[in-house]
Amino acid sequence: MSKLKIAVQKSGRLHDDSMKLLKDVGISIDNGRGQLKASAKNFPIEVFYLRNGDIPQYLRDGVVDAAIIGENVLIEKGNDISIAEKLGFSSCKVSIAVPKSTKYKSIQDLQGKRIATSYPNTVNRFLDENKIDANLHIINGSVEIAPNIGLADAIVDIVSSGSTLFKNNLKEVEVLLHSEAVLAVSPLIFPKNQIILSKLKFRFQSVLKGRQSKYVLLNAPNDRIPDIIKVLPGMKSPTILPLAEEGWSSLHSVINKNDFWEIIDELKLQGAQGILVGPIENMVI
Ligand SMILES: Nc1ncnc2c1ncn2[C@@H]1O[C@H](COP(=O)(O)OP(=O)(O)OP(=O)(O)O)[C@@H](O)[C@H]1O
Ligand SMILES: O=P(O)(O)OC[C@H]1O[C@H](OP(=O)(O)OP(=O)(O)O)[C@H](O)[C@@H]1O
Ligand SMILES: [Mg+2]
Repeated sequence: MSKLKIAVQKSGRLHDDSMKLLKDVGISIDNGRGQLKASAKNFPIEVFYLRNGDIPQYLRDGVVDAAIIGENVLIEKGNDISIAEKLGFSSCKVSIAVPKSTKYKSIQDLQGKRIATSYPNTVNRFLDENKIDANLHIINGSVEIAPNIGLADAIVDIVSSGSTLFKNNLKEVEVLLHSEAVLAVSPLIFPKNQIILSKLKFRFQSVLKGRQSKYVLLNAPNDRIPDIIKVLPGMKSPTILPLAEEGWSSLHSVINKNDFWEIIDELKLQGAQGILVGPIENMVI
């Protein structure tokens, strides 16, 4: 039987969340980091553990059919490779930073400057778009150190919390792109494996929607229901069931986890009682 070959980062920032996503969609993989590849017991998939930076080439060559990879790496090395789904973890930016002491007004200030980065294609594209001529120093790691050791006037690297910039006395001055983990697809994927990929994508979507949502249950006097419904959107509309106590009902609904506290406050104001909130494992719409 045909198996979908999917690349996952061997070790590093994407590894654990990628494996967790596969586990959360019910795929149990035989094992671990020590080996180059592993099969799933209950889904036609073979996982290849690879370096994030090498994955675009494997996709392009059709060595793997799909991959979980940082979008920033695709933009840098795999602009030709398509994204099937954004996966909602490992969010970060790729930004330009300069020493705090630098008086930076605009991109023009980078004219003729030395920029250290691990993302030369991304930087060159940005510089070309802005008609800036600068000298790139390509280094593979610890890029933030470059200005402090006199190697560069500016850097382009990943920024998430900003603490690495802070520790190195740098400030972010331009954001080149926003990134998150994505499911990328090889241009050479076979139609048979495309079907498996669609099934995987469907499972990812239902888990990701579930992660974004919460299940809410509450009790309310019947005369408060019209106002409470206005607060609770639900997937279609809230489910309403009568309670044993006359004149009371129970309402069930799904809310976006980002709106959670505002909605709870509003529900209390509208007379809701005994509010229970729970996680959702999967959401199939
Ligand atoms: N601080 C961060 N916060 C959030 N996401 C990040 C952060 N740093 C990196 N990432 C994301 O995780 C991906 C993997 O980063 P990581 O540092 O583990 O690997 P790498 O050294 O770039 O790759 P390789 O696997 O080739 O060694 C990055 O491409 C980026 O998308
Ligand atoms: O804004 P922050 O939250 O500080 O994150 C940004 C840092 O995280 C990444 O490095 P990582 O820790 O992955 O080390 P690496 O350079 O060895 O990949 C990235 O290269 C930045 O240096
Ligand atoms: Mg890193």
